Formats: sequence, structure tokens, C-alpha cells
Amino acid sequence: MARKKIALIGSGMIGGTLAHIAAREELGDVVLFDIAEGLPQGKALDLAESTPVYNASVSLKGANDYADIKGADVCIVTAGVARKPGMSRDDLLGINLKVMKAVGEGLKANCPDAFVICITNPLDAMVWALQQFSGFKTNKVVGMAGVLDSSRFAYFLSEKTGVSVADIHAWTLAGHGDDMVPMVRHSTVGGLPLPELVKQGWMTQADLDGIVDRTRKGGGEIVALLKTGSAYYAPAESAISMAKAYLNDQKRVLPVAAWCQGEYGLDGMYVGVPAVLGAGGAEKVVEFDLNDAERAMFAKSVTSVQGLIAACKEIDGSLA
Ligand SMILES: NC(=O)c1ccc[n+]([C@@H]2O[C@H](COP(=O)([O-])OP(=O)(O)OC[C@H]3O[C@@H](n4cnc5c(N)ncnc54)[C@H](O)[C@@H]3O)[C@@H](O)[C@H]2O)c1
Ligand SMILES: O=C(O)C[C@H](O)C(=O)O
Repeated sequence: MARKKIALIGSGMIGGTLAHIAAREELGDVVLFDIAEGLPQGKALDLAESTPVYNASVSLKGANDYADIKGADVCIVTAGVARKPGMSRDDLLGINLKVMKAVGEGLKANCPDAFVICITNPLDAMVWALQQFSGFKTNKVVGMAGVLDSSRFAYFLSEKTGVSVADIHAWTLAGHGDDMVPMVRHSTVGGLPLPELVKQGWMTQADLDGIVDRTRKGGGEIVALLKTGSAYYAPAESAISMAKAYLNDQKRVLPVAAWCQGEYGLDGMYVGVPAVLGAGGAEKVVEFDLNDAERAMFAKSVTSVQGLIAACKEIDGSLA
């Protein structure tokens, strides 16, 4: 069987990290694409020169021409601009919407059967725009944010309880903004739901509230530390887990920005929900039972995402 082809659209901090992981894990041949000349070629060559060290039998190529991604099986999109301290993700909407248009057209012309994972922010609106511009089926276009947000949630819980991250299952729902919804009742440490941990004295309610708040603001915490851009190791690992679920038909249930039509009472939009990822892309949305408080937080975040989609439609009339 021929090797799979992984196209990385955007070769900046996340794109380069994705290429590194994809090569080390031999997910397939990698094409790094970017509009910046020399950047994808330089990263591809540097990485290719590392493959003999760990015996990875894959090729890496840098490209400025969409023709080079022809026939890609998976495309991971990080093209665009990242925020700097003082900015919100939403401030990136205008500039990154134009980028999604160019990327959507490039994907449509060259790899219409690919599974597409969008990472570019503001995530829920950009994955929507990318699906609209590419015209791909909604199950083949998803956004990466929930895996990252819930990994942050799990890490903070592990730090607090001392329990291995391997035994923590944390979930976040809704849009990738500060009003995301960490699912306290559905997340577990060693099988115990978080409210039960508080009851048993593993942590106080104030500790738990602090972890929820830190999870919501996790992206901004890294931006404030790095000063020149945003997180890239955890985002890249998160997207790779989604690509592997598709390539290996793993049927993993991962929190992703998936198209909801009816699920969670939504009428056709992308937002963060758990979904089964396999060879069919986002095969099924998993519906958590939400109590009144959770439903209200979810609705607030959905309203923010809807506002961003309305802004996209105002900027680009072809989306209306
Ligand atoms: N969804 C998430 O959870 C999440 C997490 C981290 C970062 N992000 C977002 O991912 C994006 C990328 O982050 P990064 O740190 O890799 O940024 P980066 O600036 O390091 O890389 C972005 C790359 O995109 C390229 N680019 C710009 N316009 C392009 C176009 N039209 N076509 C192709 N390439 C183009 C740039 O030349 C640059 O190399 C940002 O929007 C950031 O906010 C999202
Ligand atoms: O916070 C950002 O701007 C990047 C990303 O969305 C993140 O959560 O790390």
C-alpha cells in the first residue's frame, strides 16, 4: 500500500512541529506548504536530514505551489496569523478569513477527498469558513481545539491531584474562546467525577473553580509567556491525534469542532463537541446530557461563535 500523504498548510510554529511529529511517527509523506518562500523548503530539508537518525522512511517536501499537495489524504491547516499579548483570538478574524478563502480554493482544486483539520483561529468560525470555501462534505472538515483544551484541563487536574494524566479523562465543550465549557460533571480522575473528588477531599471547590478558569484562559497564559506568538507543541500533538484517528480508522471519541445539525439543538454550525473520528471523518457527534447551568454556558459560547460567523458573512459576501 502506498504511503499516505499529509499536507500541512502553513509552515510556521505549529506547521513545523506537525511535520516533525508526522515524520517521527511515519504517518506518511509530508508536504509543508506556505506562502513564505524558503520557509517550508528550509523546514522540510532540516527535518528530512533528521530522518536517518531515527530511521523514518518518509519524504518531506517544502512548497509554495498548491499543485504539490495534490492527492493529499489529510490536510492540517495552520495558515494565517497568531495572536500576540493584548489581542483576542477574535481580532484575527478579518485577516485569517482571507487566508481561509485562499486555502479553501487550494484544497478544492487539489485534494477534494482529503480529511481536513483546521487549526487557524478564531477556530470555530475559521473551520466553518474553510468548509464553505472548499465545499467539502461537513464530515470531512473538522476543527482542532477541544483536544487541546481538554488536554490542558487534564494536565491541571493531574498537577493538582498527583494522579497520572493517563488516568484522567477531561472534556471541554463549545467554542474555543474564554467562554468554553470545561465539563466538570463528565470529567474524571481515576474514574471519579470531579464533584466526587471535591467531596472526598482531593481538592477544594475553590481549587476546582481555579482549574476551570485556568483551562478557559489557557491559550492566553501561553501567549503572555511567549510574547511573540501562541502555543504550538500541545496544539500540534492534538491535531496529530485527530489525523491518526482518521488514518487508522480508530473510532476515537475526541472533542473537536464538528458540524452539528440537530445535535445539541443546533441548526447547522461548527462548535466543539465530542465526536467519533474514523475513516469516515467525523462519523457521529456524541451528545452529553447537559444540566441547566451547562446548557446556559454552552448557549452563551454558541452565541459568540454565531456572532463571528455573522461577521465573516459581512466581510465576505460570497459566504452569505
Ligand atoms: N485551534 C487551536 O487550538 C489553536 C492553537 C494554537 C494556535 N492556533 C492558531 O493557529 C494559527 C497558526 O499558529 P502558528 O503558531 O503556527 O503561527 P505562525 O505565524 O508560526 O505560522 C503561520 C504560518 O502561516 C503562513 N501563512 C500566512 N498566510 C498564508 C496563506 N495565505 N497561505 C499559506 N500560508 C500562510 C505564514 O507565512 C506562517 O508561516 C494561528 O491562527 C493561531 O491562532 C490555534
Ligand atoms: O490562544 C491562542 O491564541 C492560541 C490557541 O487558540 C490556544 O488556545 O493556545
